[in-house]
Amino acid sequence: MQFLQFGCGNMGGAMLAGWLAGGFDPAAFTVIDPYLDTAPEGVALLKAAPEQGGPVDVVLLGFKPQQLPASAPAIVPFVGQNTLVLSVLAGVDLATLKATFPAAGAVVRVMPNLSAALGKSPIALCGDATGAFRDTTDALMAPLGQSEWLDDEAIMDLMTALAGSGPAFVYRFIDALATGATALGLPRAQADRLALAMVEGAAALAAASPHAPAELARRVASPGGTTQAGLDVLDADGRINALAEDTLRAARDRSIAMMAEAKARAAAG
Ligand SMILES: NC(=O)C1=CN([C@@H]2O[C@H](COP(=O)(O)OP(=O)(O)OC[C@H]3O[C@@H](n4cnc5c(N)ncnc54)[C@H](OP(=O)(O)O)[C@@H]3O)[C@@H](O)[C@H]2O)C=CC1
Ligand SMILES: O=C(O)[C@@H]1CCC=N1
Repeated sequence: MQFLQFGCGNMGGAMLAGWLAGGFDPAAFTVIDPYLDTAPEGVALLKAAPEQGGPVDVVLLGFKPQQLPASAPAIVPFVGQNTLVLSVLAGVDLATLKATFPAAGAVVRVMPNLSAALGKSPIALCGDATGAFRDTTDALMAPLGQSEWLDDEAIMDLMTALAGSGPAFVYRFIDALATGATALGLPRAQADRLALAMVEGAAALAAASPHAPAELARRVASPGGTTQAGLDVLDADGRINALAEDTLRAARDRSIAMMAEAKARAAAG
């Protein structure tokens, strides 16, 4: 497999780490990234796309959505009828990607998160990959986490909010717990350590448990005890649910707006 990865920052770097940890041959990968000074051992690194060369097996678009129009001309020569184009660009729809790479054998939008580095990412997939292209996509996603194909591309905006942006919302909550504990008297470093350890254990337990998180919360809470006192604050006026829904709505709606922006950029040439 000949794999060209354009952009190896936060997200692209996490995916590459996941592939290498999953046993993919580093020699299959060529990373193109103007910012990067080093690549993992065995992975070829270039500052810009090669000036010579023809279609490869897989192209990963791993740069920022706004960078697509400027980046595309150098990528087009590497895309042919046997090329699978994978895009992690938030808010860039299949129509825009297909118009940008009309020769592509298949185009798949991929929405992972940084946990891909550990093989723990939820991954939303949508696109026109069938047969060998679909098999290749599934094989590439397997070491990165748990992938799900979407029938309806419109769901991708919500998946971007939940799967892609989601870790930031959880990190903010961990930070808020530590900040709260600090305000109530714990030294900051200790509050950070304990909040993180608590969330790591709680998530691992929930993942291993047959019970849903709502039931697990109920099991932690003794009637009239400390947990219930805290849950009553989170639940007052439904605020924790409203906060989560509003947060996801804002992220989803930004993805929708970014899609319009990407279309406008593409139309402007
Ligand atoms: N960060 C995340 O958690 C997630 C990100 N995404 C998506 O992943 C994409 C990348 O995000 P992220 O990794 O955070 O961004 P980063 O800025 O960390 O990484 C992008 C990298 O691509 C490089 N680059 C820019 N243009 C090109 C080009 N033409 N060819 C090769 N490399 C190029 C950039 O270099 P330079 O800085 O010099 O421009 C940069 O190093 C975005 O489209 C985002 O929507 C999706 C899910 C989660
Ligand atoms: O914030 C963003 O736009 C990207 C997409 C999902 C996570 N990061």
